Amino acid sequence: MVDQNRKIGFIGAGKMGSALMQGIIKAEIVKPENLGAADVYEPFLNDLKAKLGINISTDNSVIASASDILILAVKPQTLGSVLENLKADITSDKLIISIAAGVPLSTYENALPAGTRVIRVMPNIAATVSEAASGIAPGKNATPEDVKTALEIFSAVGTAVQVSESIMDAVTGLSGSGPAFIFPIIEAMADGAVLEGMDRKSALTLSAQTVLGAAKMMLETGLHPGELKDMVTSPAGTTIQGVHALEEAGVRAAFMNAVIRATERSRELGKK
Ligand SMILES: NC(=O)C1=CN([C@@H]2O[C@H](COP(=O)(O)OP(=O)(O)OC[C@H]3O[C@@H](n4cnc5c(N)ncnc54)[C@H](O)[C@@H]3O)[C@@H](O)[C@H]2O)C=CC1
Ligand SMILES: O=C(O)[C@@H]1CCC=N1
Repeated sequence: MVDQNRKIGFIGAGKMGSALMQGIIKAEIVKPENLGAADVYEPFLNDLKAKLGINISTDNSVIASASDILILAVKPQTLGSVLENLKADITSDKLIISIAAGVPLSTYENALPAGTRVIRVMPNIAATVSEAASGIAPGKNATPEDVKTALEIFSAVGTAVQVSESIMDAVTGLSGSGPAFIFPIIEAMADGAVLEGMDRKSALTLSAQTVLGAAKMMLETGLHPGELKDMVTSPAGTTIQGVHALEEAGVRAAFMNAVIRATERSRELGKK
């Protein structure tokens, strides 16, 4: 485990920063007094302090200088100015982890003092409920111990895998953005049942549990999704009618394209 006395700081306490902080506290990776957050928007910080009991500041330098592990959770478009202002607070004894979509490791390594240890991570919003899927790519100065630390932090809030940096945009398109591809599907399946007369609350509960159960079954059995689909589709039964409707609508191509388009956008963000 990460030494509980190490201090973790966040720059950016928005949707993803706060999701990770909740997951980190829930998993007891560090005690609340060893977790800090900086943001330009004070109400977010006050909410987090009230909810999690962490340290807060509207001054990035205060959190950066107090942290052993600094997690950058600001938008890629804001990152340039944040790095410029943080330069003076970054020393080689700190590990910098960035979750910004698209931004390559070289951007941090060039902007921060020579030798800065950087790891690029792409988590997802399910960190809030300790079910994130994260890809981790270490920079040139990160040590094996740093990789272990990052894997420990992000495994504690879900599942984390080490990947090469060249695949990080695809991680962003698949698991980083992926929850937003699945939520509308859960809603749409529930809509189908509502159209057939089911109450909305039951429809959403059954729909979400169906997605959770299908994912869990695949992860726990290790079976191929095609084989699992075959277990549900009785000959001349109900399911194959639904599968046919999805194939007619080109759902597989639509999902492939969603991942490809999100991946392309991640690449584009990295060039800015
Ligand atoms: N939302 C998501 O599901 C995921 C987001 N990410 C990445 O996480 C990062 C943050 O995204 P979100 O949390 O969605 O955005 P957000 O807009 O909710 O959060 C960004 C936060 O940064 C703060 N901020 C802006 N300028 C600042 C500055 N100069 N210093 C300190 N804080 C500043 C904002 O007030 C805001 O609270 C992005 O780089 C994104 O690519 C990665 C994985 C998933
Ligand atoms: O939409 C975005 O750019 C961020 C990165 C992955 C998920 N949300």
